[in-house]
Amino acid sequence: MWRVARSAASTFRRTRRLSTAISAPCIVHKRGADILHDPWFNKDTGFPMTERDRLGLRGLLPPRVISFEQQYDRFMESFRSLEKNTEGQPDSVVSLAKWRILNRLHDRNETLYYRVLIDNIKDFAPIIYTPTVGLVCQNYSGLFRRPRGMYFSAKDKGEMMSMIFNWPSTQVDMIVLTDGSRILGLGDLGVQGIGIPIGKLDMYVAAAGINPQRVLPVMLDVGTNNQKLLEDRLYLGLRQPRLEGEEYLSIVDEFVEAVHARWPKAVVQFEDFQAKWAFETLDRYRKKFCMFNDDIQGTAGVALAGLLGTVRAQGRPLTDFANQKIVVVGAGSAGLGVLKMALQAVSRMTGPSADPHFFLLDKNGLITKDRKDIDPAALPFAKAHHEIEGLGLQEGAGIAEVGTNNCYLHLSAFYAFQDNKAGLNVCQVKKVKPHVLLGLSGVGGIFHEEVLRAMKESDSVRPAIFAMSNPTNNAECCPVDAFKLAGEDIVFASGSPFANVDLGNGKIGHVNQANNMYLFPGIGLGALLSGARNISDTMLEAAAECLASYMSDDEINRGILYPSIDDIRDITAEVGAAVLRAAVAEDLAEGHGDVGVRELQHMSKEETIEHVRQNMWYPVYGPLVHE
Ligand SMILES: NC(=O)c1ccc[n+]([C@@H]2O[C@H](COP(=O)([O-])OP(=O)(O)OC[C@H]3O[C@@H](n4cnc5c(N)ncnc54)[C@H](O)[C@@H]3O)[C@@H](O)[C@H]2O)c1
Ligand SMILES: O=C(O)C[C@H](O)C(=O)O
Ligand SMILES: [Mg+2]
Repeated sequence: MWRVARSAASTFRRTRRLSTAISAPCIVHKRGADILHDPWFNKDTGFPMTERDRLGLRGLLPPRVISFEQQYDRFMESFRSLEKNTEGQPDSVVSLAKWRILNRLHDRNETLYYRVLIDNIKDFAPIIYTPTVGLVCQNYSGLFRRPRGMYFSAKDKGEMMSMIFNWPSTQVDMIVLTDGSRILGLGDLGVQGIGIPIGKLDMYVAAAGINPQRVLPVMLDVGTNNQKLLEDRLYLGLRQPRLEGEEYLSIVDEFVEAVHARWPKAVVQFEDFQAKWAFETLDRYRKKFCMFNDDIQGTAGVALAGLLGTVRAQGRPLTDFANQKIVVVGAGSAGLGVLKMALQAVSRMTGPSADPHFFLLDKNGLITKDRKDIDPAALPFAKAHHEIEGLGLQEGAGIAEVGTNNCYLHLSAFYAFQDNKAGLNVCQVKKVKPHVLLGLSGVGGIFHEEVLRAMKESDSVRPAIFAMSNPTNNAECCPVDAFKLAGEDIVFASGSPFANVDLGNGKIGHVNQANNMYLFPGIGLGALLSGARNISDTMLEAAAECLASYMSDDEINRGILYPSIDDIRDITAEVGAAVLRAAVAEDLAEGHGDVGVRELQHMSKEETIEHVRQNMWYPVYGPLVHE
């Protein structure tokens, strides 16, 4: 059952100082310049003289040995001067310049890269992850300098089993896989979508402490339907329309088989697949091996944790979640995933005959039982006549009634709002008076002035607005407009990071980042350390419950639904432990490394959290030993 209790205070947070962390020796199979050119082992000027002698490096580096701390400071100085030098330039130019300097470090020296990332996660996550990663994907073919991860294309059919052995690392624990067909809210970006698995795995290293030598970003290039890319002479992917049907599935099947032939216990995260393949592949593989779809399942847990927070923010017991009126705009992989998990939560609270007050809209408006060719996954949330006639609502309500976007004039460059075809019926918000308005539509600015004003009439004392679409320009609204138009008492969350809003009178409107980054690293880590055969709904519920109960009442009252990203390692350790314990309880765990399932079974909750923390990799220069 859902509980509200602050977990044990973090002792982990920022306690490991540069000088105190010790690392085990690392076996290296190369010598000399080959080591300097390998970012896994390279320490740049940080190699001590004894190591330079041992590894054939003497003379290949300037004579002075620079400490890790000095290298760290030097990088941060360059980063800060880049920030200063790019002041006043367009956001996209500044963001890409920051991404480039970090990417160069990533390509050269991973230990230093991950240290600066972990220690500055709040500043750097928006560069290596959402939203800048979206811009990087859009420009990937032009930005490309060195490959990262593996590329399996439709032309590799029949070859994947041998290709997988081209990957240089002997052990892989975490794989993030995309086919590039729905990159954030940016659509089909083909092979350029590889930026997403790279960014997600950077978060795995930073948040979950997965060893970077054991992660593998993967692009399945089955073509693209993006005409602009097909015509771009620099485009690096296959120049062909996307494979469909059985042809498509046979490529995914072959990849999955190849991966498991080499690394049978690797956890595979499916990311940014268009909805039809997201659902189909989840259904096809989830009982067969340890995988999950982050957009469907990770997002659901993060949203549910936030929604439960909004119930607490209203001063109501959690069981009141069953009475919340929630309007979800966007019926794709994310929106449907959220509603499915929310329905499961209501059912646990009120029993199997649960009758939640959910309203679901897609690009054709409100989804009702009258919808022709209704997506079977949307059916459980489609409204019946009798449920909406009293409200004066009907099938498809909203399509032609999108309001003006005049309120965005001052932000017109900010939004890619499409105002004339489909959208949210203001009347619906007025008639339903929802407690929560949650956007996962990918349509920037769709929560326009009238919609936000209508939220003032919400039946909730703390109306909640979740503009969860990414990247920034695709957010359904921005927090400044939300607090201004819907009122100061709202609770606000966005998928991409925004600054808090100064409401005047010394008050701050808190901006939460409702992003699946709060869960996927813990889900993957918990699954890995338990050695789970697969990832069950119960394990995912445990993850969501852990995140929901992490926040104190005081934070919730201040509208703070999620931890600070500075605490991401701490929350990930707790989520990982919750997932691990759920796997053990459900008899899905097989153990990991030399820790067997019996040992896991005997661990208390606190011991499990400590076990998870102890298994997190932390970037320090360990001695390299040549073999
Ligand atoms: N914050 C997070 O953690 C998180 C997680 C997953 C997805 N997302 C974001 O959510 C968005 C959607 O992702 P998805 O995987 O569900 O995409 P999707 O393509 O599967 O679904 C998009 C849905 O939005 C609907 N839609 C489009 N235009 C609309 C309009 N004008 N009015 C109402 N509905 C409209 C579509 O009909 C579809 O049902 C993306 O921007 C993605 O980046 C955010
Ligand atoms: O990548 C993100 O920031 C969240 C989510 O997975 C998305 O697809 O938008
Ligand atoms: Mg995603």
